[in-house]
Amino acid sequence: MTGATEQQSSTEASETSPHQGGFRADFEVTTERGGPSYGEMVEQVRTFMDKVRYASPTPELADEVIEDLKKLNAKLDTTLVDEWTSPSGTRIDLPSRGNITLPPYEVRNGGPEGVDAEVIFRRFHLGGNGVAHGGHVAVAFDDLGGMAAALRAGRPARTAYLTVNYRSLTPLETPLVLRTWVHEHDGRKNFVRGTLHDGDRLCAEMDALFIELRPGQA
Ligand SMILES: CCCCCCCCCCCCCCCC(=O)SCCNC(=O)CCNC(=O)[C@H](O)C(C)(C)COP(=O)(O)OP(=O)(O)OC[C@H]1O[C@@H](n2cnc3c(N)ncnc32)[C@H](O)[C@@H]1OP(=O)(O)O
Repeated sequence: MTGATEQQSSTEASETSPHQGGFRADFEVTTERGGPSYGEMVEQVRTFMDKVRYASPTPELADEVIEDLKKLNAKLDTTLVDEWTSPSGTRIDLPSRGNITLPPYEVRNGGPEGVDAEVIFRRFHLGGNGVAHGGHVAVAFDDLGGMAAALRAGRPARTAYLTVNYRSLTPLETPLVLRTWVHEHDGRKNFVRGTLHDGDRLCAEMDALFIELRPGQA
């Protein structure tokens, strides 16, 4: 059936995993889940993805890496938990809250007025010609735009639309400044704008709508 049906059935709350609808009921923030080395583990995975993006292994080396990865996957298989209790996405002491799928960013300032973050697109975010893939730029805007909406509204919001205007090339491995703020709000609708700068140079701009979720809404 549809993804929405699966989503609802996979996000039921329990006493140990309380939440409403498709997002957590609260902005659950932690610094301990996964232990003190979790951030370094995520960083090593990112470094591995950087290497994979540029590596041209011999068949023998590829086979060796596959065997090593199978062992690592089997180790993690013993520790899998649901999304509500995973460290990923909740570790506010780590870049991008420890979420491996996001470009690593650090929030320098965040509140109802908006979010100011430093983001670095890694080598594995390569689009072509040595610069970032536009989709990864949109991912960064989505997460930090959603954060601006959530911090203003005091509850989670989902993206209804998100437009990115790519104004100039976005470099890799360079600290960039990404800002998001609620430009206007109307009921549950948060119209969020964003900018991405490399120094004074504007790389991209975002125009998005984030809708606050009603209690229990998936
Ligand atoms: C410092 C550390 C702090 C830590 C702190 C943690 C913070 C941690 C932050 C994480 C941040 C993650 C942020 C990721 C956010 C995603 O990526 S979410 C995933 C991508 N988005 C989706 O999958 C959404 C799919 N769509 C939906 O689920 C539903 O369409 C929506 C968006 C929830 C809206 O449905 P709904 O609630 O039923 O709303 P609905 O009644 O249809 O519309 C409400 C209003 O919005 C308007 N509207 C709805 N859709 C649209 C549209 N596309 N265009 C224009 N208008 C629209 C309607 O016309 C209506 O307007 P009014 O009549 O009120 O004037």
